[in-house]
Amino acid sequence: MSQPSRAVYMFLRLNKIPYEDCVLNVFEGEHKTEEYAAINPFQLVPAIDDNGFNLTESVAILRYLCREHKVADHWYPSDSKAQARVDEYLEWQHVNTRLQCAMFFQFKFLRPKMLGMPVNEKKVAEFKERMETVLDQLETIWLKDRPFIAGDHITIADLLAACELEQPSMAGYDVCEGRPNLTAWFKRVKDAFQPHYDEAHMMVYRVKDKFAASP
Ligand SMILES: N[C@@H](CCC(=O)N[C@@H](CS)C(=O)NCC(=O)O)C(=O)O
Repeated sequence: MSQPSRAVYMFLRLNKIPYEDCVLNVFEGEHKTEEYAAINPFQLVPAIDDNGFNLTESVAILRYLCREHKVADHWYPSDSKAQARVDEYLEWQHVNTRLQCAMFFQFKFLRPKMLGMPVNEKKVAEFKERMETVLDQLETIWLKDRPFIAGDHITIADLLAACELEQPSMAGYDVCEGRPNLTAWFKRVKDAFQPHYDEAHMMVYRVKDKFAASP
């Protein structure tokens, strides 16, 4: 269910980086234990423990994995300007793709459906508008004239973006509708990560179908 965790998971799988799973049920509070706080003091997922080197934050983790392992250069290019393009999105996404999609999902789905809180229609409308601004910026700026967010090749920016953009689908919102550049890009990214993409998103697809059947 965690979008940054899915990004790290798929990156490890696709690049055949050896790892050992440690699945936490956030809804059961399994990330609130002292044992986990020793790995991630913020008590959020994901986090990695690489032979005693603990690291949090999906962006930092993905960059670290690119440096530490022999992955193809396109994921996080060594060329300064190409790398800066990736970083440009990674900085931008925190308060845009990440924040706005996650908040829409929270108010439209997570709070009422999973936490039993009353629907706050004002907040849902507010975050929907903010999210749509971000989606339009992805469509008309980031993906205006390039197949991937940072240029001609797929990078960790695309991976993180795709995972965040899956979240609103669980709340019945199709981010691709009316956005042809985003639609074509989404397909390219999913195809690049198969079969791991569908496997990592199994729960997302299940929730999406359930919500569509009974919104
Ligand atoms: N900026 C962090 C975000 C981490 C984060 O917010 N994780 C969420 C799941 S997507 C979490 O652990 N939530 C549990 C909680 O808030 O208690 C990253 O990219 O790794």
